[in-house]
Amino acid sequence: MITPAQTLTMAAAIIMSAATATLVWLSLALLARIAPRASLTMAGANACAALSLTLNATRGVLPDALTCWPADVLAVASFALLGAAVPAILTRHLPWKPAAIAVAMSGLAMLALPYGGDMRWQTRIVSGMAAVLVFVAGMAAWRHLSATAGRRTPASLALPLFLISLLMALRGVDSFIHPGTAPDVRAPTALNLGLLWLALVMTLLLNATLAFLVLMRLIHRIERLLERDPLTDTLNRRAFDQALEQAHAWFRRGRAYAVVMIDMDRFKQLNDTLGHAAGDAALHQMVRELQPCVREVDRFGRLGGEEFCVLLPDTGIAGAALVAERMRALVHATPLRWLEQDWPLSASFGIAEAERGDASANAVLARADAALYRAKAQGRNVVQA
Ligand SMILES: Nc1nc2c(ncn2[C@@H]2O[C@H](COP(=O)(O)OP(=O)(O)OP(=O)(O)O)[C@@H](O)[C@H]2O)c(=O)[nH]1
Repeated sequence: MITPAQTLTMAAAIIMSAATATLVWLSLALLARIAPRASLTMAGANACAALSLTLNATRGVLPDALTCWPADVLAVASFALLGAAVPAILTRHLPWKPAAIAVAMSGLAMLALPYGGDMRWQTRIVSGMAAVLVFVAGMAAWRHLSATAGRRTPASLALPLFLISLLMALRGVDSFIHPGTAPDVRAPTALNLGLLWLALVMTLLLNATLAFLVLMRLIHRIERLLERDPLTDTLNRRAFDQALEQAHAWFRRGRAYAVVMIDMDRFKQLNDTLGHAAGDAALHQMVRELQPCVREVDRFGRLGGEEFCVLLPDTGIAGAALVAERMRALVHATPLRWLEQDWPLSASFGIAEAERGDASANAVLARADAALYRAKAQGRNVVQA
């Protein structure tokens, strides 16, 4: 026998969970400044959920005008904010317009419905909207996670969102199958208690999923910071050496690779004449120009100063020569525009491929370095093998 105290206790547990989640997301946004917009949106989603359920539980105690319609609108707002928070975490774009439209549309639709007695149409609108909003968020997460193919962030992380979308859709369908069940969170029925348990699990699952996505985003950012050169956003020396070692391990299993070593010409002169900031701008410009020459599988790294290296997997010396020549022509074609004056740029290139007998990638790098030295000796702005 289910008692009213049981359902009220369950409702209180959900309200407390959502309220606690609100505080946690607020702290993340305002104190820790972690994914602030997405965290604020999640705080809003939880606050709306907590408020909606509180109003629902006070039906009859407070006037209907203060409980029924606002409670339903807040429920939709909670799912709309959740749906907006997912892309905000993954892509930093907060799609607030669709969320606002969804809330406004359901609010208006429910305003046209009578409140009192049978309120199953309101349930259908809230559940249907929630199912659609969470499904769209799930699809956004699935697509983004599949495209970025993160090792630690598999696309399956979007599954809880699909599950919750399905549950919300089923809740709407259920109102057609069981036409006698009026939606009252305090109703002491087994079905209602079951729904409340489901709502509690849903609250915890959704917050855990979103928190995990935020965590993954942070880890991804830290990993990027650890492996990138801050000025040019190419791989730093350590990360590039790791990539080289891996390429050499593959070479032992039969996969070729080549390297292109790049060194800007007369860079000291540029620095001394136009200043360090101009030197930085030249490095930046060169990398930006050369990026389109490399494939997604290639690795572009900064070895130090004005010296860079590109690792070309599955490429021999002829392929490396083609890439290097294209790069040389590109750098030479565009001067640095600095304080209304043009400064001619060029770079020298040394290329080498992995050969049998190379004990490590360092041997390949040493040959490319020797070739680069010859390119400089030849007068610069040339490719040497
Ligand atoms: N602006 C800027 N300069 C840097 C950076 N790293 C190293 N340098 C400078 O790059 C210059 C490299 O000078 P050199 O090694 O003599 O080479 P170069 O002048 O290009 O001469 P060649 O290579 O023989 O053509 C030095 O003056 C360094 O201080 C950087 O991140 N930014």
